[in-house]
Amino acid sequence: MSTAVTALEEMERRAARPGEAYGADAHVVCDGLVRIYRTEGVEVLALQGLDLLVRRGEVVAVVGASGSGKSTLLGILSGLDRPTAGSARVGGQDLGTMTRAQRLRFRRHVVGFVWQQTSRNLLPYLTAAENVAVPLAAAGVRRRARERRVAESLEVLGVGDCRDRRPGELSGGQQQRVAIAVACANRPEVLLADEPTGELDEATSAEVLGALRGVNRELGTTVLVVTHDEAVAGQVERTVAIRDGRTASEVVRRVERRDGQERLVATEYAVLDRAGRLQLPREFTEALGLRERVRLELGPDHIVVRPDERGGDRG
Ligand SMILES: Nc1ncnc2c1ncn2[C@@H]1O[C@H](COP(=O)(O)OP(=O)(O)OP(=O)(O)O)[C@@H](O)[C@H]1O
Repeated sequence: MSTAVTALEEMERRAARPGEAYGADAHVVCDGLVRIYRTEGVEVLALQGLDLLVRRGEVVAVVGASGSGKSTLLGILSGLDRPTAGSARVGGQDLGTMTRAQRLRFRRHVVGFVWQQTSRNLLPYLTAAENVAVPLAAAGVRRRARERRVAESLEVLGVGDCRDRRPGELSGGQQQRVAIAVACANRPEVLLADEPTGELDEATSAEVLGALRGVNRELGTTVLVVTHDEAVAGQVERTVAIRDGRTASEVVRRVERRDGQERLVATEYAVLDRAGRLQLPREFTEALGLRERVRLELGPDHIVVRPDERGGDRG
């Protein structure tokens, strides 16, 4: 009896303790994010409880098959779309509960956006400098400060010499760099890029990725880039893979020094969500024919997952 009371007291004490919010110190937080599209009576579950934490100043690539929910995720994080359930926070601001005015301010000052189609990022009849000035004018930045900021932004992206040219007079890589300058004009905390190298060849993709890293380094901007491009994903510190609307795995790359030599080491992790769910890589489940249920054994410092030898027998 007394043991039961003690256990109950302990549970009550724990429940009363102010719990630290999930990812309290992260810059971008997705907590059980759900997005359901409803069109003509059909429901599409684009995000199915996605968890993601991005630290301030990180560059993270998001990869995944077509239809896995990558663009839906960016749509929510950019404030264009709202989650159906779960929560998304950027810089401490909750995207599910923002008022219209807060949303507008968020889109002007907190996030910057670069799309895949170069034509969607820039106004064709304005010069590069005029394009960068548009979001500054919308944010009420005065003319003098605006001119300074335009010059600075084009310089950071290495396209200062393109200032008086229109998009049609720029290469694909230059256009995307100007687009990044536009997205960063108001010095957002977070830069979101949806397939920014999708229309470019390999060398130009590397140039645009270099520009995104430059913005991260020089302006301290947190960068989240959705990509199909293996070369892009392979060059950032962390790659998050989405499968079926959920974060499935992560690859973390870091430089290790051994015997006086530096080498890049990539480690793959499966993501364990807060409910304890773990998505096993498809290659693993297929290799062992794992289906429906598996046997688990707890070791001192690991867990063993084995096929269920009894198969369909649920007795
Ligand atoms: N506006 C919409 N209405 C209905 N369904 C949608 C809408 N937008 C996306 N979807 C569906 O939601 C799912 C996720 O789409 P999403 O565009 O986020 O995937 P993605 O990973 O970005 O794909 P891709 O790499 O092809 O761009 C898909 O099944 C898609 O068909």
